[in-house]
Amino acid sequence: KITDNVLDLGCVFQMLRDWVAIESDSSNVQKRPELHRMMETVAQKLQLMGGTVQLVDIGEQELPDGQTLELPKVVTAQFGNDSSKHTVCIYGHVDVQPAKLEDGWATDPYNLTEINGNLYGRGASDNKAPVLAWIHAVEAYQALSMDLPVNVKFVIEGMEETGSNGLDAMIMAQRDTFFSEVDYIIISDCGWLSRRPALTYGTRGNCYFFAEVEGPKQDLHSGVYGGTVIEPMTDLIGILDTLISPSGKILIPGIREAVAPLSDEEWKMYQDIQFDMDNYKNKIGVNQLMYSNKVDLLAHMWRYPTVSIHGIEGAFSDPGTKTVIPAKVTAKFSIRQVPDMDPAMVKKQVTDYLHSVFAKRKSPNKLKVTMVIGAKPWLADTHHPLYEAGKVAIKRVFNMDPDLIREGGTIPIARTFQDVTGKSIIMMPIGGFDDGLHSQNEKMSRYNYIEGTKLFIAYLNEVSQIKRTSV
Ligand SMILES: CC(C)C[C@H](N)C(=O)NCC(=O)O
Repeated sequence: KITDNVLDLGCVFQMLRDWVAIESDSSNVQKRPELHRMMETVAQKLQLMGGTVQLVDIGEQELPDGQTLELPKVVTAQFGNDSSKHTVCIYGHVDVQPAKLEDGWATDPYNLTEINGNLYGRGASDNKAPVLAWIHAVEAYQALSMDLPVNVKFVIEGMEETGSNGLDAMIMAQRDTFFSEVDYIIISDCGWLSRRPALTYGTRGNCYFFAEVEGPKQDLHSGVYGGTVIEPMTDLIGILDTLISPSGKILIPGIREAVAPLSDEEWKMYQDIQFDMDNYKNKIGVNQLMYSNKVDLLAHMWRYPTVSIHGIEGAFSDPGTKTVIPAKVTAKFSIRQVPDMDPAMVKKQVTDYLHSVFAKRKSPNKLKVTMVIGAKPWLADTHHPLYEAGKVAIKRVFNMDPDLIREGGTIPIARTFQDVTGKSIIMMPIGGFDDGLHSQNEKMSRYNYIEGTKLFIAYLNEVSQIKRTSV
């Protein structure tokens, strides 16, 4: 039985507070110094614990305006080097999505605040607390003067939220060195489906697009010029409206045809999962969903593609009534993709389609379509001993069987880990179903943070029991 006593709870919460206080937003180039500070903080912590730590330089990022910017270094660490033991590699990230109080947060997003057992702050669940929980799991063995049952490696990055730039190349470069003795890769960058713990065996990929429409050389007064110019925003809204129908059908030719059909076994698995649709509706504050039965809803959450429109750069969005015709507007939208879709093919399908739709408008404006992220989906074999070990550890800590679930979001590097290293991966989430990732009031509950840490302690032990032949 793992009790709270094996964890220094004061330190556990203070560390999360310190990490959340660092505004490590990877999508905002102005925040890059904070991101560098975050990576150094992680490295220092692992070094203080006695790990063999490296801050790996992964080069520069090219920005849309052609300038370059140093990428945050990747932290690698190793605890234990006993060839008679398995070696696990824990992957996580410590960059976050943007957050501002004025977006509608009830508390300062970078000041971890506890309310009713929940710890609110940007990155609390995605992915700072889970990374810390793994660190605390190693610390617990150290505090008890117990040898780690497996060798533990860490790969912690700072660009996950924007597509893990530079990490693919680093994994390829270190395939025969850092990764050569790794047996299994563990990722805890996702959440449960309900209050029941879960093991995740699939993620969707993500193709992220910019569609820019450029017209007049500068913004214009809509009273003085309106009615005489063909407005870029009207063109853009027109073409965006052709991506997906109101009932959720993707209208881009070729996309739906590429999706692997849902098997009877999958249908049965989804049918057996306990999932309360009313609770889901309440959680997100809607009274109607796209699908009214559970299997359709889960399937469209996890294993069918979808299009989301995120925003329009250059559009007037402040409070007030500015009467402007924007000269250049750039839509940001993404397509979550699934097996057997291929990002390179999606890029061509979307680009060709938008240009053909735009051509029909006979507009003199210029359209430019670029795909800025092309992350592949990932799928695991739930019969692998890693999953069996996961079920045992969950039973031990939570005294219940886990849900076996997929994830609608994307962990860009999962597929690269699998393809390049050839190692098996498990996703073992500890985030709650209602943590509000990427949204206002993101949180991690005390319960999930602490019991999740206990789960990781137990899981390391279970993995050590896996027979040598299973890779
Ligand atoms: C729930 C996701 C898998 C969490 C992950 N950290 C993430 O946000 N990835 C980027 C994405 O847009 O899905």
